[in-house]
Amino acid sequence: MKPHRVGLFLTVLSYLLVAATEPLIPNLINFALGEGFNPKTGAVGTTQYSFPIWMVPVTLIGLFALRGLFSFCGQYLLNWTISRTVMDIRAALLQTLLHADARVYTNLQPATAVSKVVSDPQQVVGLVAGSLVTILRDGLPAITLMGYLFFLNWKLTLLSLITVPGLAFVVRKVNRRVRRMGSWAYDSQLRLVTVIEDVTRAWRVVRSFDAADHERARFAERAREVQRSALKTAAANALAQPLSQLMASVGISIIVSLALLQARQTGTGVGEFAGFVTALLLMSSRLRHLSDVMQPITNALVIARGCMGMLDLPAERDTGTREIHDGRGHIQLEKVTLRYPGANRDALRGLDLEIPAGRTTALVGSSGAGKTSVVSLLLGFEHPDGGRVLFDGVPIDELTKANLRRQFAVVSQDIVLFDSSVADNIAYAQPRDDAKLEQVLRAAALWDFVQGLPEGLDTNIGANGSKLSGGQRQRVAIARALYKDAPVWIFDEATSALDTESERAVQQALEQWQGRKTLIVIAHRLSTIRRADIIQVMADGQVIERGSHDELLAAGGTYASMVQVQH
Ligand SMILES: Nc1ncnc2c1ncn2[C@@H]1O[C@H](COP(=O)(O)OP(=O)(O)OP(=O)(O)O)[C@@H](O)[C@H]1O
Repeated sequence: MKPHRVGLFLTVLSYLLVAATEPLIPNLINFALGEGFNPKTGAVGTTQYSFPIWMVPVTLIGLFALRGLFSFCGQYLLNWTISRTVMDIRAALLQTLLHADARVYTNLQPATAVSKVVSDPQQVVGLVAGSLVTILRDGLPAITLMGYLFFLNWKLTLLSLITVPGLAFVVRKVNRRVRRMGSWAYDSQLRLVTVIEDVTRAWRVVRSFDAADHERARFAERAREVQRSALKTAAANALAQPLSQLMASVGISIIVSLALLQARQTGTGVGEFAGFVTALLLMSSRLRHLSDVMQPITNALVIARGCMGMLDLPAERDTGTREIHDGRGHIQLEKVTLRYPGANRDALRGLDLEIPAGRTTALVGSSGAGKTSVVSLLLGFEHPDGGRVLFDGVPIDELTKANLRRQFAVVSQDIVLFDSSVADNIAYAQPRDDAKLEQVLRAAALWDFVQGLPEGLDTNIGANGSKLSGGQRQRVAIARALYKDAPVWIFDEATSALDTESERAVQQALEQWQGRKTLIVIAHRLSTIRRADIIQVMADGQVIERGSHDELLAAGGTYASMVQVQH
């Protein structure tokens, strides 16, 4: 809330002003009654009142209007501060997500991230702000009452503080339990959220496996855990008040007994004693309200720890400073090794690979050979454990990440599209140019299809392109890659869902860029890559053969047998 401290200060001020008007009202009535019925005798024998009657409604209404205004301002400013703070926290969380290390995403469930970025900050700030209001409303009178108690009898008041350590002990114990139970409730809530994510994301699988009962049971089991943890948290919370009241009652009995004793010995009047006890009880009632603040603050802390934990996610290493402009796309991997965390073998084992600029290089090999890992390295999502990767002769870790990624346009195995129009998906994060859109759509053999759509380029394609066929989704992704004018295009199984005719059309269209772009094609369907300039055959994290289609066929090695199998 610090950046919005002015808002916070004005909120506090407004609440203080509301509180200040409070005693004015009984005071005013007291004055009006006192003075209003007691006329003074004027100089010439006429009766005179100290104020005219019309002043009563004017002052009273004025006072209430003022109070209403302060109260409105207080609430408005509080909500202004809350909403701004929530916005800031969300923005900070998003910023972390946008720059988190690629490996973070292996374990991060989208629904968890949604919950942490969208709902958690609102809850935390709401709970904290609510407590702030209670503190302002009940804390201030408690302080004045305390002052009054000191004024009446400072020795006894000081004595009353002996219960404070006991109270603190109880509160600490209870809080620790609330926090533990709260964390459990928070985590189980997130686990519940992921079931919903699965059910919506994988609805086809759920339906086709007739898995409604299975999902319902999974949900019920996690929901039960949420319910149990919520109940335990509530029980721990409910302990706080009776226990602290018990401690307070101990304190009050000690004080009352001591006060009685003192009164008997010194003969202090009953009036002073009654005054003291009344103020003490009033204060303890205010303090009881204050103890209610602990619960929301503890809950807020639990949630805050959950969502703010995201701020500590490891950020992507981006220490490079150099930039390449007008890159050609000459890539070298020198003795590169890569092992994923938790894996028991290297995904790439001393890989040497050269991809010449302006040519088409195909990467082939069995599943798990390491082809996609090469792409992850090139884009700087993964970092080699050994060896180095050069782009146009520059080690890629010397480049800024933004500049490195500007060199590549990738169509990956899993197509990701946005719930937006065809045009937005293709000109993603770039200015829209309709002529260029037409050019890339024609190249991706999609132009006729888009022309036939009800709103053409502006037609929405649904969540992750769900209104399109598998092949159409791939072609939109291809068009998106072509639209990004990068020196290197990477097609990782980019045409696997296309029929032979569309695939050929895409390949022919790509030929117009031949010599100007470096093309890396990964494909299992060997007919896709037979026209590639160089074919690199990978197995077990290494290149085992390289050459053109004809050369490799003639060599009669792994590639030749792969071709034979596919025929
Ligand atoms: N995030 C990861 N964590 C752990 N291991 C991984 C991870 N990604 C890939 N691997 C492992 O690394 C190896 C190489 O995977 P990679 O995806 O590069 O293979 P590929 O040749 O592209 O396979 P495919 O043709 O099936 O796409 C595999 O053994 C795989 O299990």
